[in-house]
Amino acid sequence: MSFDYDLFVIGAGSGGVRAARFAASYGAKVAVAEERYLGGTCVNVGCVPKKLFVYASQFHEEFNLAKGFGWHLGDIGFNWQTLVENKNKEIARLNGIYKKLLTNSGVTLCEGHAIIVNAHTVMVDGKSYTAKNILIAVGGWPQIPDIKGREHAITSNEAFYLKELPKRCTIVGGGYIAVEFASIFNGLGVETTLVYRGELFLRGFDDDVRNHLAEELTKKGIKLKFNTDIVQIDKQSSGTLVTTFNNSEVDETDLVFYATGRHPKLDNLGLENTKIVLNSKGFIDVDKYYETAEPGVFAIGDVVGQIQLTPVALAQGMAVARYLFKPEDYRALDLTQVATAMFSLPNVATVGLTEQQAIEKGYDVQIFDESFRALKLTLTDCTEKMYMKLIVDKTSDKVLGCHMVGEGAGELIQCLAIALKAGATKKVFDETIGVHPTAAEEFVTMRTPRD
Ligand SMILES: Cc1cc2nc3c(=O)[nH]c(=O)nc-3n(C[C@H](O)[C@H](O)[C@H](O)COP(=O)(O)OP(=O)(O)OC[C@H]3O[C@@H](n4cnc5c(N)ncnc54)[C@H](O)[C@@H]3O)c2cc1C
Ligand SMILES: NC(=O)c1ccc[n+]([C@@H]2O[C@H](COP(=O)([O-])OP(=O)(O)OC[C@H]3O[C@@H](n4cnc5c(N)ncnc54)[C@H](O)[C@@H]3O)[C@@H](O)[C@H]2O)c1
Repeated sequence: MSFDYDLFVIGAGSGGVRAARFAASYGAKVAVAEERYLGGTCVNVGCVPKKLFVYASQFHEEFNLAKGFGWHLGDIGFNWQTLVENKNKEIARLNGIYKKLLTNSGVTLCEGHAIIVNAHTVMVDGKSYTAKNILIAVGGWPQIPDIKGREHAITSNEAFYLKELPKRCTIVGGGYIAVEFASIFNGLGVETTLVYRGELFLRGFDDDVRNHLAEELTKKGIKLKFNTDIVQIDKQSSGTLVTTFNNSEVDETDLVFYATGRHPKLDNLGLENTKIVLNSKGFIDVDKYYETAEPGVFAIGDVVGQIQLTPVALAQGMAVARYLFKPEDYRALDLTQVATAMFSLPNVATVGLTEQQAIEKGYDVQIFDESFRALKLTLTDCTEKMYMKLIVDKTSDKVLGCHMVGEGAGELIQCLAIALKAGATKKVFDETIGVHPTAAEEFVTMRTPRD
């Protein structure tokens, strides 16, 4: 049977573009459908604009620190509209680059919403295309819980395009987006409250890291309200928002921002025309080759809900392209020891197991940790402390996990991830000569385990 394409990819985000380009480079005939924006979440309303906003929010603190080093600053001011306009220009430039990347690799771009008609047919805006294989890379979409007044709240999608910076902001959630945006808004001078329904935010991160970050964010003026949830939002005639909490407390704010997770974007995708099954969390179920229950239909990225990070979607995209079109180069993906960073101020970065996970897995753990004031702060009145922690298996001496809270943690963790992937022991860390004076050298100079 002949088909229009060897591979039809739905979604030109991180995973979809990578899979399409790799497949085309292996000689496959490839098409990609995209309904909204080239580059997907990461480029348009995720990693990239978020990091630009993080940079913007850091300057305020840097200006204050500069005084200790003899700098006198004149009037400082911040213009939100300039930041958003410049960010939009950069995103438009990246959209253009993504288009070129696809077309230069020989991939056909179909702009519009794709619906799967059957295991070998996709319809985009009324036009049908046949394909030997289909790859679903449609990503996710933010969700707001079903509370009264939810229509007055925004999500990260809208946060990148706010017309004005609010004076006060209440962020709901205890994950990456909530914590990153709390830092962004706080850094830009917004009175920021973070509301989280659990005991302590960042579930799944190391407990010492969670506690350390909570202390540092509080020192920076972010109001943390744990064990709290909003039950109702009322908009006042003045435009302000009144939030009622589950403990009956009431607060007033200018913006309510929900960062309560993302669900897979499956609406009107035509999954009912296939044998595809969803797992208990609503993500597409795939086997180890990312093939769904419908033979020839694959799924990668946020829509399979394994680890919702861009580099993971990229790696999955490459794995599928190799599996289908260059099997001799195929190697199974190893999603253990994936490093991750949260670009809060200060950053949190982590690779490997937390102390709690290592204990649960039955390791006899040794903990090395240190909390200290960075050299950069010694001429200033900033009391921020860095935190570094190593989890070591006493029996094999292998380093099981590295965790850090502090400036540059997001940059530093990548190299520690290589060490862990290579199976480094604590002895290897100890025998590595430090780089002085840096904060990073602490990772190779922690000698005495915690009691
Ligand atoms: C605010 C925020 C910050 C983030 N920061 C980071 C970070 O710092 N580091 C990191 O690693 N990850 C970060 N992430 C996560 C990262 O963006 C995602 O993991 C990644 O984009 C997932 O890639 P994907 O290919 O699965 O989907 P996406 O990038 O979401 O791409 C899916 C594409 O499919 C299109 N689409 C959907 N349905 C259809 C259809 N039926 N027809 C046609 N097209 C369709 C969408 O329009 C979209 O362009 C962040 C996410 C958010 C929301
Ligand atoms: N720096 C990064 O790498 C980065 C940054 C942003 C996002 N991301 C990715 O995007 C994903 C989505 O981010 P996110 O922060 O939206 O999700 P998340 O899953 O990290 O956090 C969601 C938070 O919302 C809470 N929550 C869920 N339902 C709720 C409800 N009904 N009421 C109150 N709270 C509720 C959860 O307890 C959790 O704390 C992340 O899991 C991450 O993989 C990564």
